[in-house]
Amino acid sequence: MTRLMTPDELEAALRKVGAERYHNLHPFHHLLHGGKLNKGQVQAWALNRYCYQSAIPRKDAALMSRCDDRDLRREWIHRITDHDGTGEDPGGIERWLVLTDGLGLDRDYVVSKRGALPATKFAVEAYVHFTRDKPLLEAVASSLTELFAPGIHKERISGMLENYDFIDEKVIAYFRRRLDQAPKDADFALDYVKKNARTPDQQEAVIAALTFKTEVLWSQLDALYFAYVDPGMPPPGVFRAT
Ligand SMILES: O=C(O)c1cc(C(=O)O)c2c(n1)C(=O)C(=O)c1cc(C(=O)O)[nH]c1-2
Repeated sequence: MTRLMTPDELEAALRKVGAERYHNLHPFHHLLHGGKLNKGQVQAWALNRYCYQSAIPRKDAALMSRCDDRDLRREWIHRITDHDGTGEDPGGIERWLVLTDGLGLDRDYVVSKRGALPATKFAVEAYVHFTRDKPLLEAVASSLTELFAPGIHKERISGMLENYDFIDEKVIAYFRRRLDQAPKDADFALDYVKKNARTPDQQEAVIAALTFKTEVLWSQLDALYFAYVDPGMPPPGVFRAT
């Protein structure tokens, strides 16, 4: 039987998952941030990533629907409005559409997801189902990839601004905003997991949940790489650069 870790040992084990498996390590991201993709390939990335963005409020609503703890719901609910917007704030999904507009993609086409890769849709829905079906603690733990997101967002902002003439501040506003939002969310979720994973089985399960989530992210980039970089085999009916 595995032994119970201290909360700090658990944090270290979770951070190790990120260090070894987070999608900042994926070759597609190296190409994206290094200015090695053409505009059509960046468009393909952005319209596929729209599927992920637009599913986040659904996965957070699925998580909250199973949450009996009012304090946790009070803390979690802003994740939905961060993406959907509220009042004057248009929200993250709108900011993502400013990015796809800036890349010259038709909004209705992006929102319809008609051009997205099948693997993107499967991976994204697997994340929604995971938060709907797994124990709440594991659903919370699956959000912990956000611990590692600020690093990749900084790399993306500077890499894309520097390397692509079709990217400017307006277009990458989504990522600047996430630099403020993600660390607060990730710190809260990490604290929650450290406090609530109190048995070896629960600790193993939260590590597995984070590993699962890294796979959700990684498989989306594998699919993009296969379809649009090498060997360049887009499945029938998906987006093709004109
Ligand atoms: O650009 C990225 O690499 C990246 C990664 C992740 C992530 O690690 O799941 C998120 C985001 N961005 C993001 O913008 C975002 O809003 C977000 C929400 C979540 C989540 O699991 O609740 N992850 C992420």
